[in-house]
Amino acid sequence: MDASANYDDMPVFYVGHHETKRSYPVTDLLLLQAQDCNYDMLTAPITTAHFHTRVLNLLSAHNAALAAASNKDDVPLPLISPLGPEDTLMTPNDTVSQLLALTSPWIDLASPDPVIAHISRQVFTQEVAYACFCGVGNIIIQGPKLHHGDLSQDGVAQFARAIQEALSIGPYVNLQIMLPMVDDPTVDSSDEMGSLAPFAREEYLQGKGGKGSKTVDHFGAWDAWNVIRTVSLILPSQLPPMSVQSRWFSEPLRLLSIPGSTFLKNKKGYSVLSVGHQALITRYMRLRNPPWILLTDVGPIPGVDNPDAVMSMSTGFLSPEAVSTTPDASPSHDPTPAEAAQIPKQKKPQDPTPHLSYIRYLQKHQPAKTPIERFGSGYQDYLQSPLQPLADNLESITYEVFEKDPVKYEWYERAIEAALRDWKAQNKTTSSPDGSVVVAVVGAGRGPLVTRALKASASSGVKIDMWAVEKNPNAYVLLQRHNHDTWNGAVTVVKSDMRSWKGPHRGDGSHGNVDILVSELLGSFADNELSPECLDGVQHVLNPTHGISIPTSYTAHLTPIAAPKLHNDVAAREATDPTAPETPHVVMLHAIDYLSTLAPPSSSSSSSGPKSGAAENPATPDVQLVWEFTHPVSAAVIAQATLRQGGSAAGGAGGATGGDGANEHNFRCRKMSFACRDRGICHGLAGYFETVLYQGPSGKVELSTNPNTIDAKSRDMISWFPIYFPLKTPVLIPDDAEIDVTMWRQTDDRKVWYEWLVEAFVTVRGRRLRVAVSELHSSRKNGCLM
Ligand SMILES: C[S@@+](CC[C@H](N)C(=O)[O-])C[C@H]1O[C@@H](n2cnc3c(N)ncnc32)[C@H](O)[C@@H]1O
Repeated sequence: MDASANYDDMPVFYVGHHETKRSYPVTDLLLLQAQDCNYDMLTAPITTAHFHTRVLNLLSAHNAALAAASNKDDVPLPLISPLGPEDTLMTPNDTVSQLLALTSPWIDLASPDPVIAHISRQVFTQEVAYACFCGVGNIIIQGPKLHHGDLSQDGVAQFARAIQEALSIGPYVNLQIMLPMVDDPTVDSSDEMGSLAPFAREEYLQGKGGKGSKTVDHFGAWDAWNVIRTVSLILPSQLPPMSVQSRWFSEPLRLLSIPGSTFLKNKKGYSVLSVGHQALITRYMRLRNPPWILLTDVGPIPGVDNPDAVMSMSTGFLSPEAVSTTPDASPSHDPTPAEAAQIPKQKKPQDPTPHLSYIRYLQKHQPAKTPIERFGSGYQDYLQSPLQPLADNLESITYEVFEKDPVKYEWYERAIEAALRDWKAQNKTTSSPDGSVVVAVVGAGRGPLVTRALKASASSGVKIDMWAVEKNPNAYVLLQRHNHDTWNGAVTVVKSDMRSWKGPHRGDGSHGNVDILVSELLGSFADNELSPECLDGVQHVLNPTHGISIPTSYTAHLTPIAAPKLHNDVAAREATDPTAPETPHVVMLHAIDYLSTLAPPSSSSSSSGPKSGAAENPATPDVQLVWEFTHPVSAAVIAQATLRQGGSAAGGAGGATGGDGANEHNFRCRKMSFACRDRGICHGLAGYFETVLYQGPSGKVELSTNPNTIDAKSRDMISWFPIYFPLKTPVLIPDDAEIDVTMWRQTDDRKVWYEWLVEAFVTVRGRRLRVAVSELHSSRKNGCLM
């Protein structure tokens, strides 16, 4: 952890204690003992072993009746009588709300055998209803059994149906389905002693053509979740490939269950997690709503057999050897199973809750937040409407937020300084009567770029004639005050829309040109705050031979994403705003999964995840260039646009989407193809931008929000969050598919809007087949006003 890290910034871990076979009652006292140890919650089974035995006896009696019957249809399905006092230890009291109630893991709601499914449903419904009656707030449910004989994933829909029903029993309860990260048919705990699943009759276990697969399906468990859509995840000891981890990361996860078996023993015999697991926990704990951690089967609560025992609280302060991850103390190497076997057992564990202590230690040692994480805290995955600084007048507080950026203004200053140095070195003529380089910040806001231009002039030693143009009358007040108080009157402040500004006025009543036009009119998708339209409109003041625009160009970029949380939020907004699903939103993307990545094509086809357990970096998304704008535009293009204005015959027959077509040179359209290795759901498109502020002999200065280039071009820049183009109906993407995205920038001379369409293709026997297509989305009703 960074020494300067602020403890207030550190994530809070909520840690629970869970035993899959808790054999002792969860009493108020036990809960207090667990809290003394620094656990935040406990799991408790809803029903007892007595109830389990009662159900098994009922099943045997039914099977005996079937065997004895001449006509099986005459035997009624078994009925479980209501719970009795011996069937459950749970009771309504003050502490029940702090428990995570467990439904019986031995039922099989997904069983293809109707008798097993019928019994399981009854058990499940009675348990959920009783837990809700007692006031339980969270219920953990064993996920569906994914394999029955030859059948794979056959009963997931049955399971999902039962969950729906349970939600109607307890509308205020959180149901959390416990799932493994990957579907490994060779590891199936539901076939244990006492489980109902093995009682399923053979006749119901025959596959519908073909044997059920016995190979690991990395996305199989996610597939099941996709039908059920509420989840708790069990962290396996061998983490699956990063593509699977990233997929789960994008889902609204409530609980992360870490079984004791997932811990390793380090050289000194302490229980630790692999570097990969640590990285995964860190990733999750940086979410706005991080999941709770459930330590599973790490031994009983200390003192369970001794109510008078004095508990020591896990504080998270551990010795270096206690937390050393590996046998050789190297942080990048975990023990192989053979090495682990050689590690001497810890003789006498001093710490009664070593796993909890280790998790508390991790909590204390989370890496410090990056500037963007600190700045954006609370904004993760929160949808915001993009600003319209042209149509609206921004508030002072909005400018204040921009001005906190530690990078943007610094980079602008570098760009202006480089431009001034080159101007001087190249001996270019200037537009001012006294030879100063005329610099205008157009859209000056409260003036931070003006300050930077003045500094750039001082540091480069190039004299400038400084102008600040702003159309927001309120910001204009501050600009004038600034000029008086801090710029010593060195700036001429003009209140004007830049498009109608005539240029620097001279003593003789004429208007001169500007040598360097500085602007910051960029939105999250580069051109969505109408920088192209504004800069075209002010180009008439630019020095026609040497004039420079800072920025000189900008590009929009995008990539398809799975974003279930954003999709739900957009859908919820639709009730009050029908345009929400067709409105691009600014959002600090966090819990998302990139569907198309540039990682080497290994993971989903290989049978295991990263070998060493070492931290694997998330794959690089395939972020593609959509389009570009450069400034100044050619004089011929501006001349044609001017000709079209007013609708003369010489200006053509009008615009394709309305208006005269005067802004049609800013129309753009582009189709992109993204390769997707793993199946998933496309909920929308993530948009970014890059810009070249200046490029010349003195250097190139760029800004970027593109996740692939931001670190190289403008690390820690916080001014812009990405943009999200939602899909009304998510598009299901099969394995080894291609996503084609077509994007349009449309205009009718009065506004600009975007349109987008997503198609999914697979190639079968050499033919590219379209398997899904989204609607054509259009933000025309919510366009950016010119
Ligand atoms: C994104 S803010 C940038 C403000 C300031 N340059 C900064 O970097 O903090 C864009 C500014 O441009 C102004 N603006 C937008 N369109 C304009 C136009 N056509 N003419 C003049 N000002 C404009 C807005 O009012 C706003 O102050």
